[in-house]
Amino acid sequence: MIEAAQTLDGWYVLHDFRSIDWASWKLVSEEERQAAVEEFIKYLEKINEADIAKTGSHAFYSIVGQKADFVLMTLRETMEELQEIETEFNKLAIADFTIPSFSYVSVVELSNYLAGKDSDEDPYQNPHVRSRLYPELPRWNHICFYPMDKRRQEGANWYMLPMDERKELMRSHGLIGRSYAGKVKQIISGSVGFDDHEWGVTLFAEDVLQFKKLIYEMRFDEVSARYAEFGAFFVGNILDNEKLVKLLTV
Ligand code: VOV
Repeated sequence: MIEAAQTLDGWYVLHDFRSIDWASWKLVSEEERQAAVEEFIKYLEKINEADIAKTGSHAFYSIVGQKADFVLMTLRETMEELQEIETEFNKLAIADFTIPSFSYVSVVELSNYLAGKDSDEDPYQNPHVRSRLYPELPRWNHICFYPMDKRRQEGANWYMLPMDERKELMRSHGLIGRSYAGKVKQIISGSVGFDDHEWGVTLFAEDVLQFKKLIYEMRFDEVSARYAEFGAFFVGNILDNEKLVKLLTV
């Protein structure tokens, strides 16, 4: 039997993409708009309390193009907390002027392809592993998100490859990735059984062009060239309170 990769699983992740219903937002009175924005900012400040307490993390970005206007990515210890965050948003006044455009549910995942030799140490106690499973999301200028699968077709079935071959292929993937250290930070979250694709790929960069360079380079690497399939791509710019107010000013 083909050996499955072992995974370490960290915080649960919700990517919640919303579009603004500009036509109805423009009809709202100035005071009502201001109150809705203030309430939205308070909600975001509450979300940030988990970042401060290190019981979760979040990223808030505008999205360029027509697929959405913004994304709130939240990481929490439980799936229940993610749902609370989603429901709480839906109860805000601003939610009446947004349209859900896409969402993605997953869990931060590390596989054992490049893990060192087996040891008795509990990986969940290893500080380096913990920093990757329970990451503090960077406040970098740009985000890029897309879901992906590994192919299961004749002649290119990732799930029929022996473990050793997959390890070798992942080694090359890891080497390309590492050459972007400091330029692109990746969060890979597994979504088998949770959502429509197998992984969510979330990338952060200060220079947006680094996404294109990294993803293009990986297209030529066998793991991606032969075995990867991709869903929709989203790219965006960081939002802080000031930028959010500007975005919602009409
Ligand atoms: C930004 C750089 C970067 C770096 C350093 C990096 C490294 C690594 C390592 C070392 C490992 C394996 C161990 C682990 O950590 O799990 C992975 C794992 C994975 N990756 Fe990766 N990846 C990067 C970046 C990176 C990108 C840009 C993509 C999208 C692919 C593309 O073509 O668009 C990707 C995908 C994945 C996936 C889907 C997995 C899980 C595969 C599985 O079958 O389980 N990844 N990745």
